Amino acid sequence: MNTLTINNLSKVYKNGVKALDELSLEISNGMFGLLGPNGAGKSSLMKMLAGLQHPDAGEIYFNNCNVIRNPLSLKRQLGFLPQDFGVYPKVSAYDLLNHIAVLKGLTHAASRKEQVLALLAQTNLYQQRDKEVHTFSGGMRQRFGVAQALLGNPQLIIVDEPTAGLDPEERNRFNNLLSEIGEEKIIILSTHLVEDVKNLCTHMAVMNKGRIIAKGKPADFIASMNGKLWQKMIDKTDKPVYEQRFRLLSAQLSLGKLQVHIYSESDPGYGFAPASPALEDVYFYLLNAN
Ligand SMILES: Nc1ncnc2c1ncn2[C@@H]1O[C@H](COP(=O)(O)OP(=O)(O)OP(=O)(O)O)[C@@H](O)[C@H]1O
Repeated sequence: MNTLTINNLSKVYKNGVKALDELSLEISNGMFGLLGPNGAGKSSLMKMLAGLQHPDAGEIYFNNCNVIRNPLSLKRQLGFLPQDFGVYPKVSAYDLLNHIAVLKGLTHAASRKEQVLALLAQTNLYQQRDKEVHTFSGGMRQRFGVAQALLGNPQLIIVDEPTAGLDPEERNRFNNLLSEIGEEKIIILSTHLVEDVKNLCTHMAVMNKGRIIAKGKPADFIASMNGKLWQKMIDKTDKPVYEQRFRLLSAQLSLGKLQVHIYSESDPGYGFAPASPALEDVYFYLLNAN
C-alpha cells in the first residue's frame, strides 16, 4: 500500500497570493479526486507533489520518504500529466514516447520498446504511433499524456484538469482510460468537474482558498445530505428573494424557469419538495459554507 502524506503545506506567490494555506492531506491507493473551483490552489499543490515547485513551509512524504528534502526519491515513482502538457516537437508518437522513456531512465532498449508499444496500445494510439503528435486532436494528446505518465510503472500518478477542453466523447474515452489504470497505485485527479470525480473516484477532497475543506467518500458525502435538500421551480425574477430567505445551493435554467435547490434541515415550506442529493449539491454546499 502506498501512502502520500502532506503536512501543513503553505505557499505565497511573490504577488502576495496565498495559493496553499497550511494544507494537510493523506492519500492511499486508488483514484483520489481533488475537487475545487478555479484558483483554489489545485495546480499549485500538484506541481509541488511533482517536485516542480517548492512550498514555503510544510512537508510531503511518499511512503515515509521526505519528498521535499529528497526529490529524487519520488521522481522514479511519479507519473505527471500537467494542465499545460501541450507543446510537441515534430516527431512521431512512438519516437517521442521512446525519448521520454529514456529521460525517465528506462535504459534497457528491448524492454523499453515493449513498454512504449504496450502503452500506445493501452491508450488507443497504436494505430497512430507513426503520426506526429502535434497533429493529434485534443483527446489524443491527453491520451498520449497518460501514456507518458505511465512510463516506468509509477506508484503515484497525478493528472491535473485532464479533460478541460475535450468534447464529451473524448472526455468519456479519457475517463475510461483513467479508470483502467488500476487500484494498486495512487492516482490523483485534480479537477473542477464534479461529475468526473463522482464517476471515477473512490475517495475525494474538496479544496478552496488553499485549504482542504472536506474529505471522504463521494457516496458518504451524498448520503450526508439526504433529507436536507429541497427543490422548486421559480420565476427567474424571484431569485433574489429566495437567495435572501433560504440557503440557495444552485439555480438551473429549465424551460425558461429556474429550478432551485436549497439546503434546509427541516421542511422549508413555501412549496418546496424533497430532492435527491447529488455530489454537485454537496460541493456547492461546502463551497457556500467555506
Ligand atoms: N506563478 C504564480 N504567480 C502568482 N500567482 C499564481 C501563480 N500560480 C498561480 N497563482 C495564483 O494562485 C492561486 C491558485 O492557483 P492554482 O493554479 O494553483 O489554482 P487551481 O485550483 O489549479 O486553479 P486553475 O484550475 O484555474 O488552475 C490563483 O489565485 C492563481 O492566480
